[in-house]
Amino acid sequence: MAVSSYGQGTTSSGTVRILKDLDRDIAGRHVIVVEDIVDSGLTLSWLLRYLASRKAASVEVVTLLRKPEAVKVPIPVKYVGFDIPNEFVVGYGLDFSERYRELPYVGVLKPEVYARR
Ligand SMILES: O=P(O)(O)OC[C@H]1O[C@H](OP(=O)(O)OP(=O)(O)O)[C@H](O)[C@@H]1O
Ligand SMILES: Nc1nc2[nH]cnc2c(=O)[nH]1
Repeated sequence: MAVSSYGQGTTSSGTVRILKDLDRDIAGRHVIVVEDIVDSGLTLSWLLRYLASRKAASVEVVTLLRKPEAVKVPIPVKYVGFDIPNEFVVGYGLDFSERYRELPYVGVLKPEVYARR
């Protein structure tokens, strides 16, 4: 699946949009969600409910990055690569308004960059 709630900003809109839905039936299947980052938890809280409504037998989450200080909805994450401070990060696939995804490292976006927008 592909979902989005950040769009062009650095805070979640709180509304999750499905950009690409599941293309197979997950009823009775064990599902692992592979995330790049868990921030507020709003995306995953929505997604876990969605996958449950599709009758997954079980759902586990693995994420590269997690921000413990940013959590609004606690999510059970089975595997975490790194817990990081509450700053907006880019690179290694993570974008800011479709920029910086290609950076070969994870970096902190300076507040003056998003203040300019
Ligand atoms: O825990 P949360 O606060 O919900 O944030 C985590 C979500 O944010 C990112 O997606 P994003 O909505 O940024 O996707 P996009 O860059 O395609 O808009 C990331 O891939 C997670 O799914
Ligand atoms: N690029 C990026 N996307 C996010 N989505 C939720 N948190 C973040 C973050 O820190 N950086």
